[in-house]
Amino acid sequence: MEKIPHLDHHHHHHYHHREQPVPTKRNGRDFPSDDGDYQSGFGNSFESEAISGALPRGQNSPLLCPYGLYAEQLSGSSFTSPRKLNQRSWFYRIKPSVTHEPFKPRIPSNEKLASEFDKTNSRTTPTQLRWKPMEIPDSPTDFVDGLYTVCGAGSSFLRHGFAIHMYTANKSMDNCAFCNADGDFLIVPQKGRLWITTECGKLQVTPGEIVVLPQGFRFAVDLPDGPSRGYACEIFGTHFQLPDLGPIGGNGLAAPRDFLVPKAWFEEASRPGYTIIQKFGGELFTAKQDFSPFNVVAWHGNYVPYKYDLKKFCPYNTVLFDHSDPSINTVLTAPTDKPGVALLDFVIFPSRWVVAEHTFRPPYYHRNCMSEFMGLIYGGYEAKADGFIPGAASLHSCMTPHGPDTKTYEATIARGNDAGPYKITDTMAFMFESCLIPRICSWAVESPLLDADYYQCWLGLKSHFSHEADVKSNSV
Ligand SMILES: O=C(O)Cc1cc(O)ccc1O
Ligand SMILES: [Fe+2]
Repeated sequence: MEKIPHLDHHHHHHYHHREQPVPTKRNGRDFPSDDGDYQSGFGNSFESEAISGALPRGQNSPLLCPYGLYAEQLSGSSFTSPRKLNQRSWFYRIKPSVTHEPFKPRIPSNEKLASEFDKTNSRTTPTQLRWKPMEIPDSPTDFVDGLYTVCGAGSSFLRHGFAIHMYTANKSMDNCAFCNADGDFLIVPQKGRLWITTECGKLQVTPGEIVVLPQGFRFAVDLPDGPSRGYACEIFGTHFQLPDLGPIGGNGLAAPRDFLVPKAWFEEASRPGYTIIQKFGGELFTAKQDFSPFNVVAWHGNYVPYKYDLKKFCPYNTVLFDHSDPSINTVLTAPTDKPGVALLDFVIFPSRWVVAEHTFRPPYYHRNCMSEFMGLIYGGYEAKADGFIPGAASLHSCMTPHGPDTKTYEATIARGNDAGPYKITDTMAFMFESCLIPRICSWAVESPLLDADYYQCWLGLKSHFSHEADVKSNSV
């Protein structure tokens, strides 16, 4: 009879610090600090083992797994999804996830979370909205307590829709893990690093990077820098893809190899009173267990958490005249069933050269059938001279007029036709754009952070109209 090997030796993982090492020791957990500490690629079939030989070869469910591990599958798509959309991973873990006490409503709950949007929890308005950055609280607040929904559409129950959240927090999650049963999170930290432990391993996410935590993954967020703030969008019923590149060709925008996926990491020690916090239908539930959910010794599959450094994005844009539609800067897109119509596009406005001739270079004045939520990670935004600072947010819903503020317009015209090429530097704005029309959570409409004077930034735009043909035009 085959002998079952046992967990009889300790696991030591050595990370290689090529440049200056960052402090990565905390609670005995060391976090990866450079790209080589991850696997790379988008949509790959990945595999990783923290102890060699822990991953079964040739099959997923051996009668007895190596080292006495349990096999467990996490399905991120229906079993029968077509191959190109089919996502699942296999975990080989010390105890299966099911080994816990019953889920109970969490007390206190988080009343500011929503996964369905209707008249009971949200309002609708076509007006332009802008929120000042939320202050980071003084009272101890972890990532789960500090998460609040700003707006959204559709329903997690019906597997179609999205929610936009923000978070402010100042302390690491303690003896608990979060699991979002409703959808995939795309998190955009604006202040403070996130040390995220997942069932696949650990990720260090710095402002300027993003992280995607797909539906169902258990994860814990540590805040090594303390005060932290950021944005998160959540999508129901689909996953992010890389956009097609069309005539751009085989390269450009976000490159698959720049997406980084963790390597297997596990903890074995018993953890009395450990809590799983499950977000289910926008409500929080907790279940107790006596071990860490980060007990996956080896895994393989294509359903994975990943991070991406926005500075690696290779922008394509106008090289002669006119302003491109912002879709040219799409990092990731979550599709609907309609071709080219996104449930959620994640678009960025990175540092870039601006060279267009005889062109109004900032974003054009616009009304859009899609709805646009924007945030700013650092620097300034091309269309807003004032008021839109890092940590702020704006929402221009379906067909709501928007565009450069008066100061930006006047400065652009004053600069005239001879501006020449210049570089917009040290900036990273982004947009979550959806074909669904968001409702705004009641608290966000009533919030003192809502900038009641936002509309005034456009009121100074005055008529330059004259019946004399072409007085000021500098078009060709
Ligand atoms: O500022 C915005 O509203 C986003 C945006 C940017 C851009 O370059 C063109 C169109 C657009 O909606
Ligand atoms: Fe727009």
